[in-house]
Amino acid sequence: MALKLGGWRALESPPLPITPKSSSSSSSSSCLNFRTPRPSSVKCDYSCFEVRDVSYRPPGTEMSLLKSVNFSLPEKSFGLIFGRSGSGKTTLLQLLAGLSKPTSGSIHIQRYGNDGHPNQSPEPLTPERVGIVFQFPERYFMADNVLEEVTFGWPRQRGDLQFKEHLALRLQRAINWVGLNGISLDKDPHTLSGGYKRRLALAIQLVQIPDLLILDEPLAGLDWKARADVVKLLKHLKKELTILAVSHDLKELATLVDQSWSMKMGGILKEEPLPL
Ligand SMILES: Nc1ncnc2c1ncn2[C@@H]1O[C@H](COP(=O)(O)OP(=O)(O)OP(=O)(O)O)[C@@H](O)[C@H]1O
Repeated sequence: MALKLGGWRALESPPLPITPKSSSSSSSSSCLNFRTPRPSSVKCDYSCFEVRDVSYRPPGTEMSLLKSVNFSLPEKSFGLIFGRSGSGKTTLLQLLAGLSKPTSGSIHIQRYGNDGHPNQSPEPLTPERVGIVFQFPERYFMADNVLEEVTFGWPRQRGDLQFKEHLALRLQRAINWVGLNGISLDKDPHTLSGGYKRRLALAIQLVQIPDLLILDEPLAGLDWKARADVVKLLKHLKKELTILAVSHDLKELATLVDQSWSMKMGGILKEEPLPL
């Protein structure tokens, strides 16, 4: 089906090239942290998402849920946080997505130059730069069809044609990116298979091309086929995006993971290999 948004037609194909906001080249390498030198094989500028000494105590409580959390995630890499239920993983993701504010510490993007040193001031990681897919995202679907689900929350005021075309192109790209292009945009999202619901939830976040894509338990509740499907899709997305996931499904995600951390009870994060 051709995309129709507010009565105007968008392009049908071919898929658009993906151009992430960050222009530097890939580094599946590591910028582990300020103190760790970059491997000599990496010759170009690169960025890292950096969390420095972040602690969090919910307002009105005395208990710290996160204690001096530190980590760095290089762009276009896949980071995985694992740990016991109730240790604070989701709380950390919420801070990264800007849904709550750290009690102390900072979360920012740092660019590094050829010499491995910061080459500009760190930029705050604002919520607009982050896409988050919550656990069981399909439970929050609101619309009667796929198109409305993806465009839900878009500005409704009458923009000029150029602006609408811009949005339509982004929509088309997101749909293609997650492999939803074979699905009618008229379809009720609630009737999609489990795997396709996850694709849709990802497409909603990808319209904005987030600098950081956060996934809370991306495989939870899916059957084996849908799980394999989502892993394959994430492998594809990883080529263009920086992804941070929280999951208990370590074996299935292991082939994607560049860096991993364990969240200990009490909100203490440690870099650790996956316990496979
Ligand atoms: N606003 C809040 N006030 C007080 N305690 C909270 C608040 N939000 C979360 N908690 C508690 O903080 C702890 C960490 O919760 P969080 O959801 O981050 O854990 P988690 O590691 O993601 O767990 P799971 O794997 O089960 O999702 C839990 O004990 C939770 O009950």
